[in-house]
This record gives sequence, structure tokens and C-alpha cells, in this order.
Amino acid sequence: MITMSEVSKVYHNGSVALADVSVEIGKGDFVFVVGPSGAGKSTFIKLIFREELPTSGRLVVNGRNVVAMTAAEVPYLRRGLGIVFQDYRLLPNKTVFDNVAFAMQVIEASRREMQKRVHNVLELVGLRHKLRTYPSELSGGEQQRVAIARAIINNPVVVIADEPTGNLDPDTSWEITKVFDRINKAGTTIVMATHDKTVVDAMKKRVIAIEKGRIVRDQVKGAYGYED
Ligand SMILES: Nc1ncnc2c1ncn2[C@@H]1O[C@H](COP(=O)(O)OP(=O)(O)OP(=O)(O)O)[C@@H](O)[C@H]1O
Repeated sequence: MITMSEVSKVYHNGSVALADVSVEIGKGDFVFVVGPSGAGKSTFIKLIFREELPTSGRLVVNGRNVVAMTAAEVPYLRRGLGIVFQDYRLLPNKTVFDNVAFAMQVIEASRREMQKRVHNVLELVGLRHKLRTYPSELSGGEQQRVAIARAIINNPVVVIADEPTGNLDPDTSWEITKVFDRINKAGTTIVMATHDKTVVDAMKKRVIAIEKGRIVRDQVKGAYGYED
């Protein structure tokens, strides 16, 4: 699904965010990316959806060469990815239903099929009853559920999430993690950068730890491994 080979990322100001990273993430994996602040976790996520380009190295995502890709090809890459952020990024003037439906790539789906699909993903994240609600009327956890529904509406092969529980209390963080687990159990690869020790330790999934831009640990049933 994702193959990084000797990937480095140096920002314009000289900051070395990633140095010589090689890693393979396979279909159906559930991976936590952990590490101290400034270690390179967000950069790792940004490279996968080509928000940033590697300075050197090779990166293949869903069979696409992300480095050689033209700007016109980027939407095709992103169509195969679901992306979730810490701050939800919902459209404030659209209802829950419309936020999710808006992201749907309608090829030849009828309106009825489209509605069914939106209802199904909202059911999966536990928000079917909030269809006509606006984001400002939802709690943080509910807003993140909508963002996850939007991320999976096109059946992505991989869902990547950067600190998705960063603004949420511990109980809500756990609920959101369970939603990701449900999506993973249906076959979708999950890559989640997080500072959430409780969640990582409870889930016992693969843990990739990054420090100063380098992978220092890659465990199959890992733990968070830091005190914070
Ligand atoms: N756009 C940018 N321009 C310059 N330097 C950057 C940029 N983005 C990140 N950096 C630097 O690259 C390094 C890695 O940053 P990154 O955001 O990937 O870390 P992180 O592990 O996600 O940190 P945090 O846990 O605090 O979110 C840091 O030194 C950071 O200052």
C-alpha cells in the first residue's frame, strides 16, 4: 500500500523533518505513528497524500509513484485515500449529510444510491440521527465522526489521520479510535499519527516511532513508549 524507500524531507528553512526513512505499510495494517513533538510525524503523513514532496528517496502509495506524479495526477492519488485532521475541517454552512455527500465522487450513482451510501457511512460512525445538523451544533467528537464518514465515503484503500483525537477528551478519543478500528476490520489500512498514549497502549497495534526524523522503533503489537 505504502512503500517509502530512503525518504528524506528537508524544508526550505533547512529543517530536516525526515532522514532516510524506509518503511512498508501493507493492506489492512493498523499503524500508529508516535514520537516527540517535532519528530516528523506530520511530515510523514503529509508525504503520503502529497501535501509535501520528499527531498529525496522513493515513495509509492497505492501503486502510484508519488514523487514522479504531476499535479494533475494528485486528485487520483487522493481519491484512494481518506484523510482526517485534528481540527475536523468540516464545511460550516453545510449539514452533516451535505458535508459527507459533497466529498462523494459521483460517477454514475443515482441520487437514491448516493443517499444510501451517505446513510451507511453515517451509520458506521454512529451519527445517522444527526443528518440535518450543522457542524457548529455538534460536539468535537461528533464533528470528528462526520470527518471520518467523509473520509471513507469513496471507499479508500488507506485512511491517514494526523492527531485525530488531539482535541478530544479521553472517553471521546477512545470512541473515535473504535470507529477507526471498525473501519480497519472491514479491510481498510489505517495510518494514525498520535500523542495519545492511552489509545496506543490499549489497541496493541503496530507502532512506528519517529525521533528526529528517523524511525527508531517498529513493533508489531507495540506500545506508546513515551511518558507523555
Ligand atoms: N512547513 C515547514 N517549514 C519548515 N519547517 C517545518 C515545516 N513543517 C515542519 N517543519 C519542521 O520539521 C520538523 C518536523 O515537523 P513535523 O510537523 O513533521 O513534526 P511532528 O512530529 O508532527 O510534531 P508535532 O507532534 O509537534 O505535531 C520540525 O522541526 C518542524 O519544525
